[in-house]
Amino acid sequence: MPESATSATVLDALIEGVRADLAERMARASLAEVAAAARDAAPARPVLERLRGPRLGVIAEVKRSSPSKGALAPIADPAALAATYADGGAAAISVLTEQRRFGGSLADLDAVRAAVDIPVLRKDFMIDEYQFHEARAHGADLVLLIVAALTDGELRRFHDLAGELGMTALVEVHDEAEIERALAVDPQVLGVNARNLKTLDVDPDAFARLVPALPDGVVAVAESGIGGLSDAQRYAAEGATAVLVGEALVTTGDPASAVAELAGVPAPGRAGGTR
Ligand SMILES: O=P(O)(O)OC[C@@H](O)[C@@H](O)c1c[nH]c2ccccc12
Repeated sequence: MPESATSATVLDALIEGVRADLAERMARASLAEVAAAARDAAPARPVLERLRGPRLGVIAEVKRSSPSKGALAPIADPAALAATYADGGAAAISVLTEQRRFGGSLADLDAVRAAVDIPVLRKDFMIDEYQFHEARAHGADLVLLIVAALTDGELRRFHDLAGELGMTALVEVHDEAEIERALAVDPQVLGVNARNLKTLDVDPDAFARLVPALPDGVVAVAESGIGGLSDAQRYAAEGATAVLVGEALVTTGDPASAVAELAGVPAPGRAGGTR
């Protein structure tokens, strides 16, 4: 929008790569073929009841690398890592499928979905209808909608499409203006990313600042930069229903225990919220 129209951001560069990779996949399989595969896929798993509860929902991420940190972990067997997360009590698994900067793939999504029975998030930069059918065809139960990467019209259209395909949308915001735009689609799951995807700067206070603007009953997810128990406890106290954690889990030697520790944090919910 105005900002990206005048100077290219990190997010713009990421999306350019995503578009190029998408064009290659589109040349291999038509939208009609991918949509048919989505219709044939096993139904999406319910998400909301997994994330809500008296304790913090942990969305544990399979993440090999990132633009901000570079290589994090090789993760030769994403299915085994996901199963370990599930054993630790994860509420859901996030699989980064972006290839160029995050080292992920749709094959990772397939492998993880087959290895666990909790819901799986396709974490990518979703910018085209094709990717939603593709996500469902590869088993995604949840998809990410990054408000900063979408126009209001796209956000509406993609949020509807995710729902039509039986998937839940995690609508991601970073600031007040984005929350306003997100609320227009009446999201059930709202993520506050502490990281600004345009600059990659992390603002650990973003969640606390935005919490008062979140509607009652929404599943509020705190995302990025959660290093361990004390960060998770702080977000829970501020009103988070769930946390999304990547780096801290892929770099620890004992991911099951790390998930279990976070999943044990009481989540009283937002003050005045109706959970
Ligand atoms: O590795 P971290 O700091 O725990 O962050 C995980 C997750 O929040 C992060 O991967 C993320 C949040 N939103 C995104 C959008 C695109 C790519 C990645 C992300």
